Amino acid sequence: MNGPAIEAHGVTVRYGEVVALDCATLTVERGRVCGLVGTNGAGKSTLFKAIMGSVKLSGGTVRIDGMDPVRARRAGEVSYVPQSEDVDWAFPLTVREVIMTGRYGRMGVTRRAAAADHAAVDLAIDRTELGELQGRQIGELSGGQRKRVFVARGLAQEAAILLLDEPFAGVDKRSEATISRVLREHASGGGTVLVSTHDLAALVALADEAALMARRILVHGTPEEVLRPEHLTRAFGLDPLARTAEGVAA
Ligand SMILES: Nc1ncnc2c1ncn2[C@@H]1O[C@H](COP(=O)(O)OP(=O)(O)OP(=O)(O)O)[C@@H](O)[C@H]1O
Repeated sequence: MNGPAIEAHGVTVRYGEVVALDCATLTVERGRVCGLVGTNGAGKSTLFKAIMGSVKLSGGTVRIDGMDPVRARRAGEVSYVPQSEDVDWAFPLTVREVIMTGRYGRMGVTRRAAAADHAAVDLAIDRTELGELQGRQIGELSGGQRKRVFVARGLAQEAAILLLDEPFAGVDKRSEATISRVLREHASGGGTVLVSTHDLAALVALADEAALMARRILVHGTPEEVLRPEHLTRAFGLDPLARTAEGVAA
C-alpha cells in the first residue's frame, strides 16, 4: 500500500450543466475517521462516487491506497454504504443472506460460501449486534436495523476503507450508538472511515477530523475547528447558532 488511504485532488464532476464538485481536494490517512459535512446538494454523495470510481471526473485525480479507484474497488479495498439502498425490500432475503453478499467478491463465480466467509459474516453480525435478527427477512426490519445490516455487509467485505453516506439519518439511538462504535473500532484497527452526517453535535465524539464542503472542501481539520461558527456560516450560508444542526442541514 502506497500513499494515503484516500487522496482526492482537484476533483471536478459535472452532471450536464450542474457542477457537483468544483476542484475538491481531500486527503484522509489510514486509521482515521473523517466526517464530511455540508448542506443538501453540497456534493457529498458525488465525492463518495468519485472515490469509488463510479462517476466520470471532468478534472482532478483520485487515488485509493495509491491505486486507481476502480482497481481499489475491484480489489475489495473500499466498501460503500449509500444513503438509500436500491433494494427490493419485499424480496425474501434474510439479514444473514444480505450480509453474505459482502463476501461475493471473494467467492468466485460459484458463490459458494466457505468457512472463512461464514466466519467473516459471524463477526460482522456480532459487531453490529444483529445476532437475534440474522434469520429475519430484511423487509421486517426498522430503518436503523436495515442500516446496521448494510454496515455489517461492509464489514464482512473486510474492506480497509469504509465510505458511509448519512448512516445516522432516521435511525434509532441504539443503531446510532452501534454504528458509531463500529466505525471507531474500524479506525482503531488501522482501517479508514469517511462518513457524511448532518449530526454536527455527534461529530466530535465520532470523528478524528472533519471536512466542510460546498462543491469543494472549504475547511478540513479537527471537528472543533471545522465547527467554528464562521466556517459553518460560510458553508450553510446562515447563522448556525440560530438553528439546530438538523434545521441548518435540512
Ligand atoms: N445524476 C444526477 N444528475 C444531475 N444532477 C445531479 C445528479 N446527482 C446529483 N446531482 C446534483 O449534483 C449536486 C450535488 O449532489 P450530491 O447528491 O452529490 O450532494 P449531497 O451533498 O450528497 O446532497 P444530499 O445530502 O441531498 O444527498 C446537486 O445539485 C444535485 O442536484
